[in-house]
Amino acid sequence: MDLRTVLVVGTGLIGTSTALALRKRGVRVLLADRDEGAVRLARELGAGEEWRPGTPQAEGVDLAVIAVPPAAVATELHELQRIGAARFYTDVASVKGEPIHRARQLGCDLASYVASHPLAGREKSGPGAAREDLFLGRPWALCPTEEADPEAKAAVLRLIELCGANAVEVSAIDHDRAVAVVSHAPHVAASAVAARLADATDVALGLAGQGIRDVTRIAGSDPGLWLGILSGNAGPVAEVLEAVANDLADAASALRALAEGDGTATDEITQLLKRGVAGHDRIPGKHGGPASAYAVVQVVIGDRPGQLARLFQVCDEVGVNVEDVRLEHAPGLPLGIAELSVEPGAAATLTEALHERGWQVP
Ligand SMILES: NC(=O)C1=CN([C@@H]2O[C@H](COP(=O)(O)OP(=O)(O)OC[C@H]3O[C@@H](n4cnc5c(N)ncnc54)[C@H](O)[C@@H]3O)[C@@H](O)[C@H]2O)C=CC1
Ligand SMILES: O=C(O)C(=O)Cc1ccc(O)cc1
Repeated sequence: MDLRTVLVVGTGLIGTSTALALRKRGVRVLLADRDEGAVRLARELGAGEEWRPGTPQAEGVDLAVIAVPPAAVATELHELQRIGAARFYTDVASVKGEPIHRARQLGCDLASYVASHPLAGREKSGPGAAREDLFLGRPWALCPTEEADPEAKAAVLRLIELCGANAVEVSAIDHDRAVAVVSHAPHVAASAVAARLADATDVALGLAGQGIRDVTRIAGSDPGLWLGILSGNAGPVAEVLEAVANDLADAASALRALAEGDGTATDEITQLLKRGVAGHDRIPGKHGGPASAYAVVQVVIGDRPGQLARLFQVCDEVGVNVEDVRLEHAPGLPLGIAELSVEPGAAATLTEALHERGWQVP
């Protein structure tokens, strides 16, 4: 199914990122948001042209992508279908059961609508945070109901393909249980850890390293949006959090016992840490392949212009493809560590080439 014209309703982070990805693939994109400033900025970023409903410009829309907060999806879908804004419809909300249920209650046409959800995002909101490559290699769930027209599903699959993401078909109920484990409960856990920092001392904050940044990054997200996401998936998220809370309570009791001289309590803590390693190792790699598929080569880099470019030049010279790159800054020092993920067979070649050229590879 070809997508020639797509309407994006809600030009925030996800709507504008989708629009930018589609524009790059030559799709005509129309933009709408109840906030005029958000549409203007998206348009200035090259995401498309402002939608003018009821004019010839707004005719022939193949797909409308509804990228508004979860609680607004069904009413938006209902209104768009009422005016016949597009041939097919999807949304990108982080929860799926509740919007589909409300759409059914409102009497929306479920044949032309296939709900979806890209599993990619950022802790920032609004069009200014949008990235055209946000969805590259990421999973994008689609949850067709039994009423869904196969052509509507084909349109959403094409959208996912054009955005460079990997389609994963799943029922809405399974989707919501899954994202409770991999996205929603972790978000609350990150907020709980980050909340400890609100009254931490300056000494403690001065000692903050990469670990606390990794664990709390998503806690910087918009609380209003997240209240909507968590409310829309409250039961499954509560279930996961209860299990996490049990583990944390057990770890705290064991540590308390240890502090009071009971050496046997170390077993319980070791068990939790080992279960954590096992869980972490199951997270798939960048393209959804097996976890830890790449070897990581660490390189010390000076905080000077051009260092990364020189490093990539070496990779190019020895024909090693960099699958991922991560930078760690040494607090207070003019250097950092670049972690290059490469095919395991290429790690030794790259390490040797870097050594030969004087790079520090710890
Ligand atoms: N933030 C993230 O990382 C991800 C978010 N999502 C989902 O994408 C959707 C949008 O989230 P973001 O882009 O992050 O939020 P955002 O806050 O950046 O953008 C939302 C936009 O929707 C507009 N809006 C709100 N109600 C509206 C309505 N009734 N009609 C038209 N426009 C309306 C707002 O003015 C705003 O511009 C949400 O459903 C969210 O669950 C999905 C994947 C990742
Ligand atoms: O910031 C990140 O890394 C995220 O994973 C963000 C995110 C937030 C909400 C979603 O529904 C999906 C992804």
